[in-house]
Amino acid sequence: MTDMTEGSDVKIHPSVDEGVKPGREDFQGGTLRCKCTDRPVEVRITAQAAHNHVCGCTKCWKPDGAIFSMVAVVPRGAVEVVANGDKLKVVDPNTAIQRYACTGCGTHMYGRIEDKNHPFYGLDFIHTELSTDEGWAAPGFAAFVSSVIESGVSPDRMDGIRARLRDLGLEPYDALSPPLMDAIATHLAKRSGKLVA
Ligand SMILES: N[C@@H](CCC(=O)N[C@@H](CS)C(=O)NCC(=O)O)C(=O)O
Ligand SMILES: [Zn+2]
Ligand SMILES: [Zn+2]
Repeated sequence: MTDMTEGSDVKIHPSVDEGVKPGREDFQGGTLRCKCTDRPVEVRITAQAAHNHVCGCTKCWKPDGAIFSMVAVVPRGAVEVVANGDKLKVVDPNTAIQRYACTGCGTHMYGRIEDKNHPFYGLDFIHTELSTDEGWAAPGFAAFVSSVIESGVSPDRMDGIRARLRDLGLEPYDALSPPLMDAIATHLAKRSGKLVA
């Protein structure tokens, strides 16, 4: 039998573990800051975030102890490194999303897609929890949930993790959400000519 105590004992990510806080309609962005006490990297975002979600994949940056990342997108034109950008380095140049991390503390500050044919080209990936500004769009679903096993989470815990995600209103998917998967497939079908562009 599962009771409420057991459910909320499952830790997902510090930004959602106490409940998902709604964003503000009129919010226009804020500044992301890495964890360094000396010369922190700062990235100014001049837009509200879209498609915020928690991600269980092994590539996305997670705060200490969290099994999920929380990640959203903004137009790449809305992202500007405003302090200590010399500390940034791409984590893995072979991934579609080039994740710029601070070499001091390891925090990923933004992820960028350089392939113009990629369905998400033009969007940068950010972690809004790195900002103290209030009003960022709330996460709306959970992506790549099964992938947490690849980080060492026991498969026995998956029922509890999916139940907790549902309690939080973060519907779990093992890839992206259906609307985003449809958007990717549409982009690919238009490129291949199966659908009229
Ligand atoms: N099971 C893999 C999934 C990795 C994956 O495909 N991540 C998604 C969600 S962030 C993605 O779009 N990755 C593209 C990239 O990392 O460039 C893992 O956990 O490493
Ligand atoms: Zn840092
Ligand atoms: Zn991810």
